[in-house]
Amino acid sequence: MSQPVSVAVIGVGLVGGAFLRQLALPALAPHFRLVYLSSSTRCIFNAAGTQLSALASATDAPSIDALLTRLTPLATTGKVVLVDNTSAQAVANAYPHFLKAGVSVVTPNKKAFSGELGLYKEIVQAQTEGKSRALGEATVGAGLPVVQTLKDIVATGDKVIRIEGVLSGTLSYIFNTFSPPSPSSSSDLPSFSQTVRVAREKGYTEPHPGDDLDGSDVARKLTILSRIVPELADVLPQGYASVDVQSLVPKGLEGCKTGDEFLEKLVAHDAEYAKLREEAAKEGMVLRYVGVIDVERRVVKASLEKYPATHPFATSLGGSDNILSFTTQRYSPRPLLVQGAGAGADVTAMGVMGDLLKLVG
Ligand SMILES: NC(=O)C1=CN([C@@H]2O[C@H](COP(=O)(O)OP(=O)(O)OC[C@H]3O[C@@H](n4cnc5c(N)ncnc54)[C@H](OP(=O)(O)O)[C@@H]3O)[C@@H](O)[C@H]2O)C=CC1
Ligand SMILES: N[C@@H](CC=O)C(=O)O
Ligand code: NA
Repeated sequence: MSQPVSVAVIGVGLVGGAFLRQLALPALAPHFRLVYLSSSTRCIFNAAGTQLSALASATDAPSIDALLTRLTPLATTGKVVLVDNTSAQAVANAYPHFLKAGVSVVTPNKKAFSGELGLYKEIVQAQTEGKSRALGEATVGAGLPVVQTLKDIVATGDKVIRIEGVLSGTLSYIFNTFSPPSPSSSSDLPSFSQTVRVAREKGYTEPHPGDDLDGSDVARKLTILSRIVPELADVLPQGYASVDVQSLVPKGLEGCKTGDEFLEKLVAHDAEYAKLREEAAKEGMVLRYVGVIDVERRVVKASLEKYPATHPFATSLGGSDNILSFTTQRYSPRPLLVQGAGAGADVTAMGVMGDLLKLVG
């Protein structure tokens, strides 16, 4: 067997914890050496190997610069991968430095690939300069094969015409539950705030659920996909902030600092959402939050739409399912479809682990 790959893990929350459990599986563990672990407050480094139980008693404060200094010499003698399981912009901003030092990056964190075009281009450039790669399959559709599928479509000379679908596990769960195609009675249906609360408990939401409800998480995913399509490479200079997006956050709740405060205040707006649901139901429709990338029109947008209760977005989605439809020159008129759970710790960790496995060997 070749030398184990050194793995540095930042973020040991929901996804990070599930990732570490997969890394410890007997079939996988021999290929890797865990050399670094960090939460937002503490970290531990040991080039000979460490484990999660050691982090609780660690006393060092995390520092990206110190980590870069420690990983750089390891990358001159073997493979080193940084696994960023945070949603921190500060960690994302450092990817180019790690990549230039020969350290590959694997992440479910959307920030680096969906922000300012400058950072994205630096990341692309840094990979071509060294032996390192940056992979983010879990940034769109969690463990579903979305990012690699689109890269393969492009790399094999096909032309993308349109990508559309339900790209948020949280918003999928919320509307599949809140606005089902055939409710037994409207009095059995849950309130909007209660549905959001359960989505958070199930581990589908971003650390702050407002980032799902304001559409920015979907906008980030649309940006990540758009940048893979050559015709749209520069269409979103400010990244997700350039996407035409409909926010579902009620006025007055935009500034909530914590997820808890957000959920408490959301209750006061339940009647507004119930009205939207009723109006749709009267027309035989359901509510679904969808994203669209129209390549020819150079349109990238995300919005809450009404669909007939018989439409596949109404009947075939359950739980946190994402569905993505790729219409291309080859896959036309019948599109290539990818569907399945699009959020949750275990399926997201699978996307991260799958990327890490691409770097072994
Ligand atoms: N949940 C899901 O279904 C999916 C999540 N993702 C992405 O996965 C990532 C992680 O999500 P999730 O696990 O749910 O989030 P959590 O909030 O559960 O975990 C985040 C972890 O990151 C740590 N952290 C935060 N900021 C820093 C920092 N600056 N330096 C070091 N560590 C930091 C936190 O430390 P501490 O414990 O000290 O707060 C915590 O360990 C996010 O980018 C999210 O968008 C992607 C696809 C699906
Ligand atoms: N909060 C996100 C998690 C995955 O990216 C979602 O709900 O889709
Ligand atoms: Na994916």
